[in-house]
Amino acid sequence: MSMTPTILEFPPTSSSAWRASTDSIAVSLQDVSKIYATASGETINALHGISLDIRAQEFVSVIGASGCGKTTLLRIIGGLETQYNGNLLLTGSKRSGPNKDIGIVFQDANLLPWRTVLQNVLLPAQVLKLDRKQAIERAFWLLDLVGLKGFEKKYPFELSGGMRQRVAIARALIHDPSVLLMDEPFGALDALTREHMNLELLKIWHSARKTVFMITHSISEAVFMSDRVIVMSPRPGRIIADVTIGLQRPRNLDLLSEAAFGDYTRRLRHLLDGDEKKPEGGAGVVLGRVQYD
Ligand SMILES: Nc1ncnc2c1ncn2[C@@H]1O[C@H](COP(=O)(O)OP(=O)(O)OP(=O)(O)O)[C@@H](O)[C@H]1O
Repeated sequence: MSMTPTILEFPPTSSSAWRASTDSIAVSLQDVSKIYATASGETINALHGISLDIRAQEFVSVIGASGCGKTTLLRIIGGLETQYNGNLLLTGSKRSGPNKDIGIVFQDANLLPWRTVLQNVLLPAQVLKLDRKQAIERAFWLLDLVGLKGFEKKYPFELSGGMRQRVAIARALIHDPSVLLMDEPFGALDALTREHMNLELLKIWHSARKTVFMITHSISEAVFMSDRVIVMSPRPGRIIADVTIGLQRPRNLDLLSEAAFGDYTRRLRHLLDGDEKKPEGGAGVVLGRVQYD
């Protein structure tokens, strides 16, 4: 089987005002592989030969079967996993270990129950010893941005799941990182709240101008949110496709019923299922230029 990922490029249709990504590379993974050694002496080949460039301010999602190494990849980018082969470059410099220029949101908001919303958001600023007055100002701005103005003094138990996750997003952005990593951030939410959070996150992404790398199990969420969707093979995780999503921005929920949206989700599902066929008679049959290996 070819190791080169399928590249699908579609004509860019984004309006210039919403074209967030720049030409500079924010995150570069070069031939990254990861083998876990378990306590029983068994080895687990989690990732193999991952090479990926993410442009500054780009929104990139990754999809793949359970256990294919998505979280491992995110942990490597986030500096939480330092034992791996290959290179990680963040804004051009080789990195290993925790990085202040990254914010991470996990599936569970993990708020400290004894701290208020404001105090939770301020936690990384305290750990990083940032100027308190500026951090408080920024926390208020972020809580406004995530739609939680007026909730500063509430405690986590007084919030819904979606609100708690919005606090987690504000907390991840308090130190103004340029890269936001999200591991199934809305996986625990009901479908309606999830759609709402998708819209909120797009607004936040646009206002805060971050590079976003998001893991999701939802193909439609990946298409709706992203500039590109990375498709991974089952373990050991490899990149099998890198699909540019050329849908107009700004995006709203009407997009979900558009034909082009359905075409993307169908194609990604086929790639995940491994039944993407090479078109007979050359490339370019669906939605513009399509290049197959
Ligand atoms: N600390 C660890 N020690 C040993 N094996 C691990 C460790 N962490 C992950 N693995 C294994 O590595 C593989 C990839 O795990 P990972 O969590 O990255 O996958 P994933 O794609 O994020 O899965 P999911 O979609 O279910 O969250 C899995 O087989 C998992 O069991």
